[in-house]
Amino acid sequence: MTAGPAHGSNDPCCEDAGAPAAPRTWTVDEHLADVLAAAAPLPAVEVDLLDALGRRLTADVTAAVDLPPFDNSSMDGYALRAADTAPVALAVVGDIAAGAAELPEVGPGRAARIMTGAPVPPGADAVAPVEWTDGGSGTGEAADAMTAAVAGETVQVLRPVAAGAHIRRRGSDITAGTTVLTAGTLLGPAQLGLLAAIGRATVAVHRRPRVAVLSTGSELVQPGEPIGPGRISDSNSFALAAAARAAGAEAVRIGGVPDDPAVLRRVLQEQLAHADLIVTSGGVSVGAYDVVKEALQPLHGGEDLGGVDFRRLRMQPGKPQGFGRLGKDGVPLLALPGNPVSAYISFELFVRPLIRTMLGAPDVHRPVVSAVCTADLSSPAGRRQFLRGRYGTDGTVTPVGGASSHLVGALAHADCLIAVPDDTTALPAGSRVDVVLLTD
Ligand SMILES: Nc1nc2c(c(=O)[nH]1)N[C@H]1C(S)=C(S)[C@@H](COP(=O)(O)OP(=O)(O)OC[C@H]3O[C@@H](n4cnc5c(N)ncnc54)[C@H](O)[C@@H]3O)O[C@H]1N2
Ligand code: MOO
Repeated sequence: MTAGPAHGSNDPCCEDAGAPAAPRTWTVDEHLADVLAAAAPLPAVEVDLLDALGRRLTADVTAAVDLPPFDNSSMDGYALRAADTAPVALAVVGDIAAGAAELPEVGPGRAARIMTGAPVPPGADAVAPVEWTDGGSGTGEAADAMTAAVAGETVQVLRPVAAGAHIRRRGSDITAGTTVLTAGTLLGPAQLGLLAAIGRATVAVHRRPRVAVLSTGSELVQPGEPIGPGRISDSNSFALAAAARAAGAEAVRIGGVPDDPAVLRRVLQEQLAHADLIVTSGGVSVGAYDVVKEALQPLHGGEDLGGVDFRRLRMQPGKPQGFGRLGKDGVPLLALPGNPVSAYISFELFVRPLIRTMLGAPDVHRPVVSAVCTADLSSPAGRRQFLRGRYGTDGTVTPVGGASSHLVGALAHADCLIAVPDDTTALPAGSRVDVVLLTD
């Protein structure tokens, strides 16, 4: 993708088409604040450890056991009394594998073969690695590995061994009763390993939000179906459901709800039974068949689902937006514009932070970095523009494609958004810009 000379706003679809009076508009930040005011972390659910990957603890976790749970050897070798070494020949009184429950007593002048992780037997206070011994070969030469056990063998210990050497003490890692992970901790592989190590089979994390993603529009066909005249493939429901899952939610995709308010209201009623969040795309502008707007305004029959506020935001793309709470439980609904880039950017800016709030994440927003833009930019006055870009490791950012909100090809090659401030209309190449990084 090439950047082109001047990236920016001259997309007719995004211009105000001569609105008679100036209706109220909202900034990105005002809208985001209203959306987030509707969000709280979801309650705890106890899940199997692997299902907790990438989720956050709802409560502190306390270890019920010591780790290690018993004194054990860190080497394959011989458990012995440090006072007996060395060089010395010791009588081998037994063989202790990891997992052994019955342990031989190691008296003076004696040793027991011991494997890494096996319990240190009574009487022993140190372990000589096999390489420090002749391994019971009788040659008096240092062994390089353990050989098969020989009953009644003698082992030659070739060098002194300090008391405590090669013994991992009970509780030296974790002591029973201590808090090992605190509420809010993000569970990655190491944390899940720790939970397993202390014997936890399940753990309490925030329930994943169940997000219903609906695309509206009688022009939509599902991918794989023939695309007839005037029809287009439904891409939003896939991009938005995927984005919801990537954010940590469970997403149900309902593709291609027709421009019929009664049908949409029925679908919404069904989804309200189990959704924590509903996201629609399309049907929020000022056209004759803007079905989301129609269905969610109380005048259009059926039971009133609840209040949705349709707004114009001072941003591009993503100007028309709806937000409200539906049903008796006040399930949040975000009605995103239909243009695919508008829908996706709206998801990133408003829906993703809401999902992450429900997941108990402290960092609900994408990281924003400062970068030097490699191209001239233009932007509409009074609207924050989000151009698609590629962020370079050298601290630069390069626009990808133009500003129009139908450019899904360019979107798929972008890894960031270039945020042009509300009141900036032109920026020469070399200017510093804020860049929202989209990569997980
Ligand atoms: N007279 C005006 N017209 C428009 C204005 C305006 O202010 N005055 N705003 C424009 C802006 S900005 C946007 S954004 C769109 C938003 O319109 P809707 O949310 O009602 O979306 P639709 O009309 O349903 O669709 C717009 C566009 O996107 C395509 N689309 C819709 N859904 C999907 C989907 N699931 N997958 C792929 N593509 C989809 C649809 O076919 C249209 O091309 O309104 C402008 N108009
Ligand atoms: O600018 Mo529209 O807002 O294409 O999303």
